[in-house]
Amino acid sequence: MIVEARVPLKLTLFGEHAVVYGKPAIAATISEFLKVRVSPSEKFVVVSPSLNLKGVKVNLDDMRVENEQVSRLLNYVSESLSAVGDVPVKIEIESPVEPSVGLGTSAAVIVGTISAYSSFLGQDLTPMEIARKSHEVELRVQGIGSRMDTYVESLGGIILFNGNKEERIHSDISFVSGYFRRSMTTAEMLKKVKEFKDQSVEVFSKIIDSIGSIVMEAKEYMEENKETEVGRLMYVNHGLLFSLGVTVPEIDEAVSRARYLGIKGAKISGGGAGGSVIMTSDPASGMLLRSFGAYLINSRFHEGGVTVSKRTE
Ligand SMILES: Nc1ncnc2c1ncn2[C@@H]1O[C@H](COP(=O)(O)OP(=O)(O)O)[C@@H](O)[C@H]1O
Ligand SMILES: C[C@@](O)(CCOP(=O)(O)O)CC(=O)O
Ligand SMILES: [Mg+2]
Repeated sequence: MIVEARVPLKLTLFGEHAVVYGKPAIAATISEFLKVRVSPSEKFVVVSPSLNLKGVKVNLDDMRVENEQVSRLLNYVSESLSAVGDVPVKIEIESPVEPSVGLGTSAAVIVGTISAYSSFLGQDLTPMEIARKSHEVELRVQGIGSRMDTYVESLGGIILFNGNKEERIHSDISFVSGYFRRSMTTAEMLKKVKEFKDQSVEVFSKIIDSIGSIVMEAKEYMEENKETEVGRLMYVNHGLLFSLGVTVPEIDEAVSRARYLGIKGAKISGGGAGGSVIMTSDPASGMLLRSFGAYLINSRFHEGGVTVSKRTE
């Protein structure tokens, strides 16, 4: 039997990083899917063509790869497997984007592995059970993080995370987004933001309080389809993320040019240090992103969360 989980990636519309410290955030699943296939195997084998190693250290006697990079890269997968069972299987991961691009690939690997492996073992987990288990795994691997990515990719749709509540939002506003290569992973960016907080608690609190207010205002505008107002708040949110030190010069320039060209809104999406940029739909949005070297993705909202299918070999 082969079990395949199909997980929608996500855009963070507002509130990344602040959500880690209890502030609200809005995330949405999009029409880009990471797939995780589980099949019978004598031992645990992971196949992930989109993962790449920077430099290798190989024991030529048995051609074993000997670097800690591999275990760190596969941590999300291995911790997901351990959270479900210990029956050896083959895991194949097929991603539409490179790893670590601010689109919730870390969460998708977790949600997909837990969904496919638990189903392979005959455990029928609900989307909320998958979300809870996945958040626990992402937190265990990263040491810090919110439930936003794992929950939105398990449950699907546009979701406002506010305290311990999740509220679905309906909006006809559409966005254009693309991703740039990153210099750091989200886990590393989370540690950087925590250092900022530890150094300037008061300033940090005022910044994330402002982001929290932006999110709640943006939620109303999203539901009223007031694109101009949503866009204005995107620029403000981006500016506050700049102040936290999570943006990079070329992306700040792209966002600033977007504003200059009259594009209603633009901001980074996700952990930062490069990664994804989201803009309100405008004929110039795609061209601007491409001119800065971004890889455009299908940002059309996708209503559903993770789905699982089974087939005999
Ligand atoms: N296709 C993949 N196969 C295996 N692991 C992956 C894959 N994509 C992402 N990952 C894991 O997730 C990590 C990236 O997490 P993160 O920086 O949070 O990216 P994102 O912002 O896309 O969620 C990678 O370093 C790797 O450990
Ligand atoms: C920065 C953060 O708010 C979102 C991270 O998104 P991503 O892993 O870069 O797709 C972290 C979190 O919410 O756990
Ligand atoms: Mg991530």
